[in-house]
Amino acid sequence: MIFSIPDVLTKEQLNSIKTRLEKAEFVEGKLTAGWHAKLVKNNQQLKSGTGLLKELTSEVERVIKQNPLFQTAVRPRFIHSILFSRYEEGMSYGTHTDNALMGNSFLRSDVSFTLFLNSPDEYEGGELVIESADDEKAYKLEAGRMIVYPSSTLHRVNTVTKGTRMVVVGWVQSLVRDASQREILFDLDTARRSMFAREGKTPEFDLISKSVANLLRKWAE
Ligand SMILES: O=C(O)CCC(=O)C(=O)O
Ligand SMILES: [Fe+2]
Repeated sequence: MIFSIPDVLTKEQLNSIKTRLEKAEFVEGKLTAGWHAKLVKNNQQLKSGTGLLKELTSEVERVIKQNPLFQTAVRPRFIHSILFSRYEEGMSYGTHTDNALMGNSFLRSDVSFTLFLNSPDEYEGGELVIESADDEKAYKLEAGRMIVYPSSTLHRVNTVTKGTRMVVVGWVQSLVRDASQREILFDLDTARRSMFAREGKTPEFDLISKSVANLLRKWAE
C-alpha cells in the first residue's frame, strides 16, 4: 500500500526545521548507503552524531508517531534511521532497494517514508519514483506532506535540475511484518471507525473490533 499523509508538519514546524538546517553541516549521502546503493546515491545529508540531528530526529519522530493515519496503516514498532537529505542541482539517487536490516541493532525496514520539507515549486525534477512490476509512479508532494511506501520496492529520485530538494527520509519496523496483513487490519479498522461514527457501538462494531484484536494477536511480533 502506497499512501500519503498531508500536514504532518505545520508551517511553523517546517519553517523552524528549515531555518536550523540552513546553517547546518551536510555530508556525502553515500556514507549511509549499502554497497550497491552507494553506486547511485548522489546527495547530501545532515551530519550524523551531531546535537542538531538528534534534536530534529526526535521532533520529527514524535510527530510521525502521533499521526493517527500512520498509526493505523503502518503500526510502527520502531521508527528508525531518519536522515535529513538535501539534493542540489545535478543531484539524484538512482534505482535501488533499501537495506532490509539497518544499523547496529539490525532494525528491519518494512515501510519507508519521505517527508517533503520544501514546496514543489522551489525545485525542478527531484521526483521520488516508485516502481511496480509493469509501471512506475512519480511523487513530488507539497511541503509537510509525507509519502509512505513498502521498503521492498525499487525506487529512485530523479535528478534535480534547478533549485534544492529538502526531505526527511526514514524507515519503520512494523508490528505486523507482512504488508497484506497490515492492509487487512487497516481496512477493518477504517470500516469499524466509520460504522462507529454513524451508528455508535453496535453488535456489528463489536464483532469487527474483536476480529481486529484477534488478528493483531495472531500477527503482531
Ligand atoms: O529522497 C527520497 O525521497 C528517497 C530517498 C531514498 O530512497 C533513500 O534514502 O533510500
Ligand atoms: Fe531508498
